[in-house]
Amino acid sequence: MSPTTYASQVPLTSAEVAVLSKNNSNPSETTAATASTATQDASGGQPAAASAAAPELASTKIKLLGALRSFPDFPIPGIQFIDILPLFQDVSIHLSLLRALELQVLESGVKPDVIVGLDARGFLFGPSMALRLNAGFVPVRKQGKMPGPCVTVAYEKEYGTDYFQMQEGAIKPGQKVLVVDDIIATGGSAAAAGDLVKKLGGDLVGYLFILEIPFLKGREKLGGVPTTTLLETDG
Ligand SMILES: O=P(O)(O)OC[C@H]1O[C@H](OP(=O)(O)OP(=O)(O)O)[C@H](O)[C@@H]1O
Ligand SMILES: Nc1ncnc2[nH]cnc12
Repeated sequence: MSPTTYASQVPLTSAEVAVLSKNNSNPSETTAATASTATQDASGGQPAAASAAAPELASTKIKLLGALRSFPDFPIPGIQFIDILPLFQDVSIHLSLLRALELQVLESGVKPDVIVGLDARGFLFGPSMALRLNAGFVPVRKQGKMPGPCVTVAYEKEYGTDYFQMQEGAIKPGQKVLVVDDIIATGGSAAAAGDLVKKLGGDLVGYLFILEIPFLKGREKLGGVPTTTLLETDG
């Protein structure tokens, strides 16, 4: 099975082609695409105000899109799997990613006390973001990975059922929590993480993702909590 990259011209899915043409063909269109992926409510409405960081974010998004790869039929037939791991292979792209995520949070005006990252790809950038934002980092893990008393929820995701856990006491009641992950597909994982945060008494102030797959309508599961995505597939 050979991967396609978003930087190459062949052979991408129609959704990928739409993203690429929206972001690479015309810088002004890129800015429009950026606005459409800023902080939105669960219905996907437009952001309240134009972002001062929009030009920096727009060029960074083109760079990030060029590094993504897509694999058909992984991990099961019918899933078009988008591989974000190349974002971390190159120092410059990795730094750009962290800066873009930091900007998204700063632009939102929210100052989280805790970043919660989801097992496993939320662990790749959650702790780095936490340091930049002077916040703590707390993991949500798949069941059975952490010692001591834990709270547990079952959830459905794009390709199966799973269980998430957080350690009791990992979040103090009233702490402002931002949940981060690489991808929102059906939204099942993110919604489950939000449920755990609330079970521990945290104040769930937002969700932040690197990439959204909009046709799966994951936002609709997030109960109106402010949700920001850096990139999106079109479709
Ligand atoms: O919106 P959803 O449909 O819930 O899908 C998104 C989740 O699926 C992937 O994780 P996965 O469960 O594959 O775990 P991994 O990071 O360990 O591969 C991804 O990293 C998100 O956490
Ligand atoms: N299509 C997809 N690609 C990568 N990670 C995912 N997690 C859920 N759906 C995914």
